[in-house]
Amino acid sequence: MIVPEAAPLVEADGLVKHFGGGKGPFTPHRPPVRAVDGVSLTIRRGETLGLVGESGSGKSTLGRLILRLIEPTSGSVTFDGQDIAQLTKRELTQLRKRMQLVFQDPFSSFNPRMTIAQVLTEPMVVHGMGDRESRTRRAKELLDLVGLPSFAMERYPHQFSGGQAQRIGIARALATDPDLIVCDEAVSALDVSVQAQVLNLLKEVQRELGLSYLFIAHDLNVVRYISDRVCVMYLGKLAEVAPADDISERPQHPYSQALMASIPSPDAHHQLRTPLAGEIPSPRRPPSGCRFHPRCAQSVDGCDRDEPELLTIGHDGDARSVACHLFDPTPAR
Ligand SMILES: Nc1ncnc2c1ncn2[C@@H]1O[C@H](COP(=O)(O)OP(=O)(O)OP(=O)(O)O)[C@@H](O)[C@H]1O
Repeated sequence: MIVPEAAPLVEADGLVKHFGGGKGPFTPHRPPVRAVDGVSLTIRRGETLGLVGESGSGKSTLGRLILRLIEPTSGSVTFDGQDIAQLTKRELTQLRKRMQLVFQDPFSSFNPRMTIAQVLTEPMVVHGMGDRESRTRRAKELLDLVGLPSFAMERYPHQFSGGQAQRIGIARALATDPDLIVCDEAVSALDVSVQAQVLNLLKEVQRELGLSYLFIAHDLNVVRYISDRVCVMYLGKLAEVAPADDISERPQHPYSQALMASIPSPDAHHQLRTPLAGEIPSPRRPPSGCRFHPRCAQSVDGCDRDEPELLTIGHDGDARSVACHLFDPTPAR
């Protein structure tokens, strides 16, 4: 669905989020958790931007910063041309309607005592949309859009399977007619066959409504399937940003290569690369220089000293950005 020249919907610039740190009355000084440590990215209209990385790399924190569910330590987010930190409370409420979140576990985000009709109409009530009759009509349309029958309206969340519940979660996110949905590990808890159905549903909904997704997952296989472009995140920073096909076929950053090599594949070419070894270090004390260097099979002298910049080659739909000293930004002939 990528439209290379499509206008940006979201622009994050130099986002930083540090948690805690400092010295308490009874505790020695502790460095903060550098969950997100200088991330800039663009989500275009109608595109799916994937965000992949191991657990603890800062993906959910970045998603929450973009939705302004948490305040950044520094940096900014622009949504449809508006700096979201500058909005009044009223403007922010208006904006909330346009950006929604789909969680990993839909059950935990539903009130078990609400019928599905109430679950779906609640966001419309909160945002003052329509009257009772039109909200009920829209809830039925949303159920139809996500492939569930209208008799589901009178049932309760526990009467549905995990896949059906996630369809309801998607319908609820669509209730306010958003421009952006952040899907945070939205299919991770589902069986592989159900995962595929929910991913295809997300794609269909996007085709129909033209909305953008920030699709967060630790599973690169899932991310490359649904995304137009993929951001690979490691310890609070972006290691690589590239079109989804390039990430799977020609990953440039050693971390992206290791993630790809960790996916079982019939393609011998992928198996030649070294899969990921060791554990992700603590974001309280990230390694010096390139944060990936202690685990990198290709690290050279200097990788532990200088922090690599995210260098970009190409433009629009072809653009690829890589933060690695080994990356040659000269365009291939
Ligand atoms: N509210 C918080 N207070 C302190 N540390 C936090 C907080 N939220 C997240 N962190 C820490 O920030 C780091 C990044 O967490 P985050 O959840 O963003 O990573 P993630 O890539 O989404 O991983 P996962 O897939 O496990 O959720 C982790 O070390 C986490 O423990």
